[in-house]
Amino acid sequence: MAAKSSLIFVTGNANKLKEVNAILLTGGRPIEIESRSLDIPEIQGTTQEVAIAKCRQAAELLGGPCITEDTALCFEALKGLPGPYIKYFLADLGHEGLNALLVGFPTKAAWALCTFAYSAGPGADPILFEGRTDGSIVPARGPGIFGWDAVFEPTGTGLTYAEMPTDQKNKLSHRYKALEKLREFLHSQD
Ligand SMILES: O=c1nc[nH]c2c1ncn2[C@H]1C[C@H](O)[C@@H](COP(=O)(O)OP(=O)(O)OP(=O)(O)O)O1
Ligand SMILES: [Mg+2]
Repeated sequence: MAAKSSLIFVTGNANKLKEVNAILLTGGRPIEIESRSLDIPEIQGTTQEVAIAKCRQAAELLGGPCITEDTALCFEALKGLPGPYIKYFLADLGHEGLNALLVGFPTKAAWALCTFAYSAGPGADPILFEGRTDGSIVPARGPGIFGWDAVFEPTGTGLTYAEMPTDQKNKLSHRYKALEKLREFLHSQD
């Protein structure tokens, strides 16, 4: 029997962790992870640069292999911004403010981008796994439990992430798509 990997997911976000567990524990070959909440400063840069720097630091702090995840919400009218800075935009502007940013622009199109990074340990170059779900920014609908879920409506669903049952979001989300790639990679390492 293959040794059970105790891969550590470094995140301070309990909602992310819940979704990651739900997604990785389903499917033919479930993957178990442990979590660790570490306060890792996030640099400025592209989503890829932010993701790589964060994972590198996490691996140094842990002294071993780990995964980290960065989520960006990108507005087409704003050429991809707020992108990796969505956390600060959401905290200061709220759902209404995110909608207000797009007043006067012809398109409310947006995409959610999830970037998992895997590091084999301190000093190793992190490997990235990206997932993207397209949609649009709408006035908030549904419970305001997780971040910007209430203002993001994936294309063709008629529902915001917040209005969807968990398992519907977890089958089409940016996070799901990135995790499918990470899952494949981890199994190839077995
Ligand atoms: O599926 C999602 N649905 C709605 N909102 C979401 C989602 N996923 C992340 N979010 C929010 C959390 C944070 O406001 C920002 C990403 O920032 P991000 O740095 O990646 O997350 P974080 O700092 O909360 O946790 P971590 O410790 O893993 O960096 O978007
Ligand atoms: Mg963060």
